Amino acid sequence: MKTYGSATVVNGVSLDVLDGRTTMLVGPNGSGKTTSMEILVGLRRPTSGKARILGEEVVPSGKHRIVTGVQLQQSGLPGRIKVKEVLGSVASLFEEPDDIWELAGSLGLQAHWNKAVDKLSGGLKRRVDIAAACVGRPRFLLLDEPTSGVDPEGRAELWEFLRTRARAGCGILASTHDLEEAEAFADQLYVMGKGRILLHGTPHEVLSSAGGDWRLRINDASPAQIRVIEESGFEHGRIGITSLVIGTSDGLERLRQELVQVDSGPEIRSGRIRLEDVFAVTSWREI
Ligand SMILES: Nc1ncnc2c1ncn2[C@@H]1O[C@H](COP(=O)(O)OP(=O)(O)OP(=O)(O)O)[C@@H](O)[C@H]1O
Repeated sequence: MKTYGSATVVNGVSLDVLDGRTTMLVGPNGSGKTTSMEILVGLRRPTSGKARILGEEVVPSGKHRIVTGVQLQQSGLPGRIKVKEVLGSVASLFEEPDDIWELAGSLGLQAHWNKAVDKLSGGLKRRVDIAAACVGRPRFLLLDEPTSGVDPEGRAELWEFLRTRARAGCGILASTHDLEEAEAFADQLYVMGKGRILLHGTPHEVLSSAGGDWRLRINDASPAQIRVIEESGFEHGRIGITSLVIGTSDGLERLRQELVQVDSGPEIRSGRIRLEDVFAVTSWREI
């Protein structure tokens, strides 16, 4: 648990990060992702409770730091240091560092080897932070929004790089706001809300928790359509002016036809259930 004054910002959070797996933490702004991850690696003290890495309790400046690679949301690198100097100086801290030139190659940084960090784009800076976190061949990698500021193509490359490290035995815990990448690249997911873990499992398990594999989204449904939805027996709720209905593809196709008959105006989108729908279901079930 972590409290600031009378505010409890993390409560009863237990995160298991498995060797060889990519574990992702998703949730709205302020849900406690960064706080939980920083407690896990000893950067913040919990008000109560304990964090362990490889069975050892995490204490500030403890032994866990040798096996842990960390990339934080705010890069702490001085702007005028060059990429090669960042990686070289981190490498000098370890007995058997990774090959930093190869690492730079895997992360698309060789072309920027001699550039100062403050001359790099936001996405490239993020890659330098990730490379620095990987130099010590960590057993455990903690990444706070590793793909923020990275373009879509770069995101996929970055996740492939990280998944390769995971396959080599590293345990990875990463937070993200990109629900598509969480669905696509996570081996297991934790969904956080208001400082608690709301859901946990493989992306498939988390998606299944919404109660159906298909969804309808109706933009600004008319009162007559809302009555049809309410009488349909399907789980449903509202997100702003959008009505969301969860069910099976056959059942929701029948409902879609009924809704069009009642009123052909409002736009209806149907498709496979996505994490954004699970978020919505979770929030209305909580109320
Ligand atoms: N030093 C602090 N003092 C007081 N409150 C804090 C402090 N650090 C974080 N908080 C509060 O703790 C809550 C959780 O913040 P946290 O940064 O862990 O959320 P998050 O899920 O990582 O958010 P984001 O997605 O925006 O990064 C927020 O309400 C935040 O305002």
